[in-house]
Amino acid sequence: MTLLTVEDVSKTFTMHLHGGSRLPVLRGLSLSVAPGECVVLGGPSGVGKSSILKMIYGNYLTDAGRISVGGLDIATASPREVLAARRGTVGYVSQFLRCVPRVGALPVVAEPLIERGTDRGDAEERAAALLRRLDIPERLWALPPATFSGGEQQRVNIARGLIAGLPLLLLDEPTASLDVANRAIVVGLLREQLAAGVGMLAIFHDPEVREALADRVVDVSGFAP
Ligand SMILES: Nc1ncnc2c1ncn2[C@@H]1O[C@H](COP(=O)(O)OP(=O)(O)OP(=O)(O)O)[C@@H](O)[C@H]1O
Repeated sequence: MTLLTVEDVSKTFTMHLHGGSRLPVLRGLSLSVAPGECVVLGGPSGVGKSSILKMIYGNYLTDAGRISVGGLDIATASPREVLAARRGTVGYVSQFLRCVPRVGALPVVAEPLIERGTDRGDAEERAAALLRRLDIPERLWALPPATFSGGEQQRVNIARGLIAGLPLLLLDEPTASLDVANRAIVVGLLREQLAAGVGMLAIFHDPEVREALADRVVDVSGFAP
């Protein structure tokens, strides 16, 4: 069984503010991710790695092809179906944390669980356990993450991405701002998720993180137009 199947996907950006000029980025992209598998997207800067994650998460449209996430074709799904896939199947840890201003780190991390119907007390307990595991000092938990250091924000973002226990995770450089100790914590956490059957499609520039987690690397330059 595959969790994620990308078949023959193409993407061209059209710059409406620049006379409609067109920037072809990907052609004929195909890949798949099975449960418990970590597939890493490789290739030089600008080749389209982040754009692939954004298409799978439904943030960017695709021009052609199919993207099956747990059986749903994201490329043709309605916005409502995309939101349902995000609630039940696919999580996304972007490079930078974007969240509601003035909400503390603990409720920010607990929110995805509360949205899925978990009661606030239980959700905040799970959030606390994750924040502790990720070494975010307890004195920060009530504070909004906007003022946190880059590495602290990144760990809050990871906690928020992992808390719901979704079967498929899209990871865009989740360890880029972390020191060695925190990187090791995150790698340990992701390994546990893989062992529990979570599938991952990831961008890891750090060769040690790749070595520790990747089952396969897909070179995206093979799909340049
Ligand atoms: N929303 C957008 N509008 C226009 N062009 C875009 C958009 N998003 C990405 N691009 C362009 O698509 C190309 C691929 O970008 P993308 O961020 O996917 O590359 P990447 O492989 O992830 O790069 P990096 O490793 O530097 O993060 C780039 O040339 C970028 O300028």
